[in-house]
Amino acid sequence: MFASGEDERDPRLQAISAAIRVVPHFPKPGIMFQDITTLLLHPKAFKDAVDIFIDRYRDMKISVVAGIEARGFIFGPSIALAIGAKFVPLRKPRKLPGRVISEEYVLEYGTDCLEMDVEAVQPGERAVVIDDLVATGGTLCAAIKLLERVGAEVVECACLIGLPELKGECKLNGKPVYILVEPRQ
Ligand SMILES: O=P(O)(O)OC[C@H]1O[C@H](OP(=O)(O)OP(=O)(O)O)[C@H](O)[C@@H]1O
Ligand SMILES: Nc1ncnc2[nH]cnc12
Repeated sequence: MFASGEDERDPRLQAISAAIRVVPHFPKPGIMFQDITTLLLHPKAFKDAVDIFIDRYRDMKISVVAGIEARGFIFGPSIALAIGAKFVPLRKPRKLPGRVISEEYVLEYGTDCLEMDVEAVQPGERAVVIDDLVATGGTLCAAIKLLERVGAEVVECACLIGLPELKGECKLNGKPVYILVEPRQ
């Protein structure tokens, strides 16, 4: 679901959207790259984005905020600290030193993989997955599977940007995806 659908008048969303740079043909021809690094240069818009997520999740009994490497690491820890949850990094292969579980997922070309420390999350914990952007949803699906394999309940996924590839479905593996803004062209 889109945050903008809940309150069209929320002026914070417009400023957040405006602060995200769109870079045509990066990293390859035809891709309109949504660059959240420019949002980070605007402390008010950056904080507003984090605050919207904090307000949404603070009373949902969430004990795990799982952030997806790399850009989920930018937003996840602040949200986790504010709501009193732990932050669990979901990393690309061979980065975590402990015992891990892995989930492969399909990209436009080839595959990639996410890993999670098996001891980071306990059965029954309530989790939110954070990333900057959802396109095909493959990355978020892998994250949901990792958390469910250790017995966590994934309450929702949250992203700043949702690409039209989602086709308005806004659900992944039956889980809702909360999205702040649509991409600018
Ligand atoms: O919905 P999907 O089609 O799975 O795509 C979304 C993912 O793509 C981007 O990460 P990327 O794989 O480029 O990795 P990076 O953040 O490490 O550059 C983005 O940050 C998401 O994690
Ligand atoms: N258009 C896009 N911009 C930024 N990150 C992405 N990941 C997948 N598609 C993307």
